[in-house]
Amino acid sequence: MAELLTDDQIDLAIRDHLPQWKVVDKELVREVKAPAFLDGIRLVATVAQLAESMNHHPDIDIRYTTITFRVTTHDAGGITDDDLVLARHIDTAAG
Ligand SMILES: C[C@H](O)[C@H](O)[C@H]1CNC2=NC(N)=NC(=O)C2=N1
Repeated sequence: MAELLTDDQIDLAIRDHLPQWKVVDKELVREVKAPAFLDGIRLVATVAQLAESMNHHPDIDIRYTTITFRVTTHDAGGITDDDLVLARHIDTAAG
């Protein structure tokens, strides 16, 4: 299982690679505004495939065209490298 990252490690990762993300209660959080509802659903489907291939899954909140991704390692009880990798994949999928 991936090791928990320190707050400094997480802050540096966000600063350098994940500027659209924030940390809330031991989770990486990012909102994506889709152009239309079905664009958001397609994004969710793409991320779902990525998550399944990684066996690392985000929590996803869908509210019309606002998709909120929350990423944390439940097995570790906090943020690990797996979450940083998944967040980067979500950024790529979101464009
Ligand atoms: C059994 C299965 O491998 C585990 O439950 C995986 C599934 N996907 C996961 N996703 C996330 N975000 N955290 C986990 O700890 C996790 N564990």
